[in-house]
Amino acid sequence: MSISVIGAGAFGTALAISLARTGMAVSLWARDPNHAANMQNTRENTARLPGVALPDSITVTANISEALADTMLLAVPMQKMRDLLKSTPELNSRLLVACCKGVELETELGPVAVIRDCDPKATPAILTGPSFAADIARGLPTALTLAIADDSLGQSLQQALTTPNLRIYRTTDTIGAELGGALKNVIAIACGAAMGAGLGESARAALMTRGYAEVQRMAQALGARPDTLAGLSGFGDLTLTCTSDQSRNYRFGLSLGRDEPFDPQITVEGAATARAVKARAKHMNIDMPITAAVVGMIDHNLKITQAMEMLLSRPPKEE
Ligand SMILES: NC(=O)C1=CN([C@@H]2O[C@H](COP(=O)(O)OP(=O)(O)OC[C@H]3O[C@@H](n4cnc5c(N)ncnc54)[C@H](O)[C@@H]3O)[C@@H](O)[C@H]2O)C=CC1
Ligand SMILES: O=C(CO)COP(=O)(O)O
Repeated sequence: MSISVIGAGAFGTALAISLARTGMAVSLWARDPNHAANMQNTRENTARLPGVALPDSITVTANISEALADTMLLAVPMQKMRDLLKSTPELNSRLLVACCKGVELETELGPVAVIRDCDPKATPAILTGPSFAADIARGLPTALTLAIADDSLGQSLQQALTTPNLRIYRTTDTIGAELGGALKNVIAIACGAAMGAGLGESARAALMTRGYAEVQRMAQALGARPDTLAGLSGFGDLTLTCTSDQSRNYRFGLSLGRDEPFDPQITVEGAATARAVKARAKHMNIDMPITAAVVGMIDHNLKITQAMEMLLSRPPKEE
């Protein structure tokens, strides 16, 4: 099986490094020719993963025809995925593995559904779960979920992606995997805001737990399996992202809670996803008060203290 990586940001670079460690020759495609040339020459992604050397078996290129493989890992932000697929017809009809976490704003679809929508002949999959790019790149122990409908193809891909430090679990539940990974980012923003405003660890635990209840309500209504949501791609990634300031979503939340500016160039998937999920929840009549509060903070200048007051004053419920 030949595998290439599309998108030379933090995660794409980390995945290419991980694959190279299996002994595979890997192409890493960057759309910006200067970025590609710089990485190819310096053997480093100085912008996103400074200090981590690219193994010799990685070729970085901006020429898509040099990066084509049976299997393509798509490591671009969720809101750019459709643009990538539409502008790169060379990717058509392949095994396309989404390596992003989010829900598309315009369509309210997750990454697997967007691949299906753009390219009905592609075989879509998703690689997701708790992992920081820097940890994978440094070879620290990590476990991810690979979701793909065809389980025998899943077994081959699982083997190809596994390294001594990267353990891959497999599922056929693409809906659960893509929604768990997308929705946890929204909850991480809420947790960061609570911590940034000094509301305390107990408030964060409440937001994580009730946030997980929201994830389950939405994802199960869309056909996700509960065991997937309880696994790496759901509960696992929620835990990591809501508790680590390595997470950009959490840090974005911290800045909201502290009333500080945040660099708009940094990829924060949970912001657009919160808007998309709030809209979808409304269409489906699903109660998602924490997601609504995050949209309030991002779009309507709601303060986390006000959001918390609203959450606390809701009518009493059974758990
Ligand atoms: N950084 C991390 O620790 C992890 C990130 N992810 C996910 O990976 C996805 C990408 O995130 P990062 O790599 O961290 O972001 P990043 O901001 O470091 O890199 C994104 C890359 O996508 C490229 N890109 C943007 N639009 C494009 C287009 N239309 N065509 C081709 N390339 C395009 C950009 O040039 C950039 O190199 C996100 O969905 C994120 O949630 C998942 C796990 C870990
Ligand atoms: O998805 C991630 C961890 O699993 C990375 O989180 P951020 O996108 O918030 O940095």
